[in-house]
Amino acid sequence: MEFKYFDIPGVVEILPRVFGDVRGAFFESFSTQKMEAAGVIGNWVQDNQSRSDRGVVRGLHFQKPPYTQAKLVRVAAGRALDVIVDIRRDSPTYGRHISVVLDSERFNMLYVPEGFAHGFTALEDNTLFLYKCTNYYAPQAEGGLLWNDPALAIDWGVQTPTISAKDQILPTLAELESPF
Ligand SMILES: Cc1cn([C@H]2C[C@H](O)[C@@H](COP(=O)(O)OP(=O)(O)O[C@H]3O[C@H](C)C(=O)[C@H](O)[C@H]3O)O2)c(=O)[nH]c1=O
Repeated sequence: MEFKYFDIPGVVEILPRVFGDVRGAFFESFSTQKMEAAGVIGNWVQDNQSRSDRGVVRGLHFQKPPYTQAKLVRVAAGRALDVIVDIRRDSPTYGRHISVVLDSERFNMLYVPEGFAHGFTALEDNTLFLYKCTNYYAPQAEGGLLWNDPALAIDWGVQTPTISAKDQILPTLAELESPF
């Protein structure tokens, strides 16, 4: 298992060791011991899975305190462009984003700390997106950021995505009153 770090502290990409053979492939998708050794620490209480076809954008979402979630995200099938935005008000990288392609060949994962908005583009049909969360779903605490806010300068890899009505009216970074 390899770990890559970014110029935004706390964000970690995990590259598991994938064992391929004539039958297919095997990898350990989660190990508390190995993850905590790399700084991927959380009380994981809920697993989610979504399926999206190519061109779907979901996000940018977060949950407000006291229901803040850190996430550990990966794809089990397909490929996704995962995007996270630092919305911690006192962070020197406030408003900066990191984007990482998650695929079902390397089975790479991304650890999204608390204080980030999260979203992704499905780059292939039948992209199965799996993620662990450190807090339960709390719809009353849902928050979001407009995916195509020019101030974020995010290249989602798609111009006219399939996106929920709810996500199309999320606030811009300038309008956001970040709770972090
Ligand atoms: C997130 C969630 C949703 N739901 C229900 C609520 C809706 O009836 C339905 C679809 O929810 P939503 O449209 O919010 O799903 P996504 O747009 O994929 O939301 C997720 O997308 C981005 C990428 C994220 O990082 C978040 O984890 C999450 O917000 O599932 C639940 O029952 N439990 C949950 O934890």
